[in-house]
Amino acid sequence: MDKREVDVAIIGAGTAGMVAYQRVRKMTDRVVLIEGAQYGTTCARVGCMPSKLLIAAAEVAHTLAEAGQFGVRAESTRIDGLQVMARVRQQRDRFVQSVVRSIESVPSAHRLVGHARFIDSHRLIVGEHTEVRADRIVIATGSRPVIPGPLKDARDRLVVNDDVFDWQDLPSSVAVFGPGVIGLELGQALSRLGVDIRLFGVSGGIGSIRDEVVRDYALQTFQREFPFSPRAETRQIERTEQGVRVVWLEDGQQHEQTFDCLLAATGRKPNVDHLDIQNAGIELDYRGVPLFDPHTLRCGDSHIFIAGDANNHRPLLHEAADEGRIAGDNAAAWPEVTAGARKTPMSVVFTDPQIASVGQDLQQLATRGQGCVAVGHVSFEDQGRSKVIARNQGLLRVYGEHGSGLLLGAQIFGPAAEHLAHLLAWSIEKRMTVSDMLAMPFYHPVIEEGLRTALKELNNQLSIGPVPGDGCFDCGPGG
Ligand SMILES: Cc1cc2nc3c(=O)[nH]c(=O)nc-3n(C[C@H](O)[C@H](O)[C@H](O)COP(=O)(O)OP(=O)(O)OC[C@H]3O[C@@H](n4cnc5c(N)ncnc54)[C@H](O)[C@@H]3O)c2cc1C
Ligand SMILES: NC(=O)c1ccc[n+]([C@@H]2O[C@H](COP(=O)([O-])OP(=O)(O)OC[C@H]3O[C@@H](n4cnc5c(N)ncnc54)[C@H](O)[C@@H]3O)[C@@H](O)[C@H]2O)c1
Repeated sequence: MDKREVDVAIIGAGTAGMVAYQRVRKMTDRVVLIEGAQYGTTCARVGCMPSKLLIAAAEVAHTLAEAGQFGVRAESTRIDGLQVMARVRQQRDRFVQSVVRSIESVPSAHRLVGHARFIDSHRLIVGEHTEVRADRIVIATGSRPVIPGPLKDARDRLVVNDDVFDWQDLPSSVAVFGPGVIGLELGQALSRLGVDIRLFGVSGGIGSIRDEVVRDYALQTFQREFPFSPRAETRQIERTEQGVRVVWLEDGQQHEQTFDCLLAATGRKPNVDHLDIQNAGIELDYRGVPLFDPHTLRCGDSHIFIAGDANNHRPLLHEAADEGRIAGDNAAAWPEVTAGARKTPMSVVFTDPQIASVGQDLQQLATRGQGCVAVGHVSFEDQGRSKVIARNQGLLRVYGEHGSGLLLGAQIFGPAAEHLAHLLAWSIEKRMTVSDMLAMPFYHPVIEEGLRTALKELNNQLSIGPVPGDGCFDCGPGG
């Protein structure tokens, strides 16, 4: 068994681990970055990038399918599943290669390949070939899909997101379990690419939407587009000669349908269960995830830090990078540990319409804001620019604080939500009041004018702005 002694060991060469490495490297050369599987990151291999590539193809198909309303005839559209998947894989491989190239620029003395697990709070066994003794350790091991037991009855026809992006061709039908972020993005994309899907949920929740008004609107919108059973009671899942037979109860009636395969998109869990984490001498929560401070990423008062999906705090790419930076800085500067700045929470789901959440949600505000909250809203159904481009579905709700007039959060289901979410998050970050935001320039005709309508209503609810009239002369038509 080889032996290594380092100042800092980082477990996991994903986004959080790579950023942590860069930060530690500035302070010490005695660092090792350990990877147990493949270089390339979840984001590039099986996450953000390949999912967006599939969605991009679906958007083109949808645009063509909807072209008739503009008087543009595109009836002879044919979706070539082989080519759709070939582009997804090729572009995905390019993203992976670019990540692998940056990893390969890390000196080989700083890289170690093999699954790491704790022997004690300072020692790791890597791949059964090397024992690493580290003064400080960063856990950045990511997450993996959770598959509820009954779904496993689909046997060889059970797939997760990782498998989808290796498909050679599109299947003809897929039962998508889990109307969370992954299920919605992939389910809608497959449906738009001509795959016969049904999306199954259990609790009526959808995506990351916490605002009930927005959730109900989104649910109805998606249900108009593809079969969606948000509260299905699954009775049986069976591998048959034809594929996977799903029997479920919904609205008191039993239904059944056979699909080519079953996609489990039922949540993800942190990769901390194969680490012998019980040997690390840190306190764990009831799920076995280390307790940690989200500002320092430090586990208790130990020399161990945890960043990215592994801590399950904000399992998103930009958060993994931020957390890698904070954990890396603290592991490098140990025993000096400082709180890193956490940014305004923001998430975007790349469905159509898109879903975005910014800042605090209504439940958090009810607890922390003690009722000092007002809500403004806009429907995109009559919004000028959205109507021009025939994307006039959706709802935006903004939350502000009585007294201070500060913008606190927002939930969006609508066109260009990815862009509106950034404007809103940046405004919250800069502690802008709703009045400050309304003093910003707004072009015409743009979707941001819809945001202005919601902000005006919010200002009025906060008893700051004038009551918005029916017609707004300075807005232009549909503003
Ligand atoms: C389908 C899908 C779509 C997504 N889309 C988006 C999106 O659009 N936008 C967004 O912000 N986020 C998105 N995400 C989430 C985003 O991909 C993750 O939040 C992010 O990649 C997490 O990075 P990480 O560094 O924590 O983990 P990872 O990149 O998974 O890195 C963890 C690494 O640790 C290694 N490892 C694990 N255990 C060990 C061990 N014991 N020893 C050694 N190495 C180990 C793993 O092999 C892996 O390489 C998506 C996720 C999925 C699945
Ligand atoms: N655009 C993005 O930023 C993006 C895209 C994809 C994934 N992600 C990240 O990946 C994480 C994981 O995504 P996810 O969609 O797997 O998890 P999720 O937690 O968002 O959704 C899981 C869904 O599965 C449902 N579910 C659980 N058990 C079920 C069952 N037996 N039958 C039917 N439904 C069931 C849950 O009620 C929930 O709606 C997200 O939280 C997000 O952080 C982000």
